[in-house]
Amino acid sequence: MPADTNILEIEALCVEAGGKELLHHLDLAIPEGEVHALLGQNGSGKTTLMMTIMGYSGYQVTHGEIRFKGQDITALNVTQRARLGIGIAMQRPPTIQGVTLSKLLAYELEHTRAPADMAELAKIAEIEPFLNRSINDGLSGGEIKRAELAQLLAMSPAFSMMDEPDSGVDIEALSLVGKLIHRLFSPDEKHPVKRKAGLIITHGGHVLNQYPIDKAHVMHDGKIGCSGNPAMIIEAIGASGYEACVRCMETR
Ligand SMILES: Nc1ncnc2c1ncn2[C@@H]1O[C@H](COP(=O)(O)OP(=O)(O)OP(=O)(O)O)[C@@H](O)[C@H]1O
Repeated sequence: MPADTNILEIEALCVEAGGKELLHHLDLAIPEGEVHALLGQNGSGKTTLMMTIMGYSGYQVTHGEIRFKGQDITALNVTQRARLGIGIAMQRPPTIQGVTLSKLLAYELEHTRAPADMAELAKIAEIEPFLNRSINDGLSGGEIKRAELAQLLAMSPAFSMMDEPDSGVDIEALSLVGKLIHRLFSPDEKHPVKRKAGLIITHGGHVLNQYPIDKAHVMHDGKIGCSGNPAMIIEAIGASGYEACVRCMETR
């Protein structure tokens, strides 16, 4: 694959859930080795887009195509997409009673041949205290973020998505989240040539202070209305909220 090939390409994507169209002819391209941010008002469709890329069954693609490394994956299920190298850290992952985090991480490490071991992973993600508890059972918001990132690190996917890794995280824990994100996207034995690619949903943009994001996209009403320099977009939103963004998108 040439160096500047897109790892992810989405074309004219329409998605329905609960009998309602939530994404409307959405286009997005993320080149190999780039990490992009997804911004937008509550309810603009960010999580819907991420869950659809991952292939969750509650989101029905009615039009358009999702391509990963040049392959049309629109009809593939979550497991097939995960095997191709797509991973996600969810905003509100479910509690799974009876399965411990250590058991899940051990399974992932064994099956993905990620360049990490359990003890090291537990130490760097600071998840030792809840390794032997059921997944997400009674974890605080910040602990859930660390557990989710540890799972992504254990899978070491070529393309990682994160839904608000910086929300509800205190200032000190933010720098830990930043460290884990750095490690996640760094080249490693499995992906030795260049850093890995990804997509991160963020509201406050804190993650931008932790990691050099290549490009930001602003979603509005189920579409990407604006894409560009992350710092400039965050500054514009900080100065005048999404109102100016929405006006700009709607007049184009
Ligand atoms: N299964 C569903 N059935 C009906 N509507 C849904 C369903 N899932 C999501 N929606 C609606 O789709 C819209 C987009 O939701 P989504 O969670 O993608 O937004 P978001 O941009 O991630 O929001 P937030 O920033 O608040 O997390 C919302 O209005 C939501 O209520």
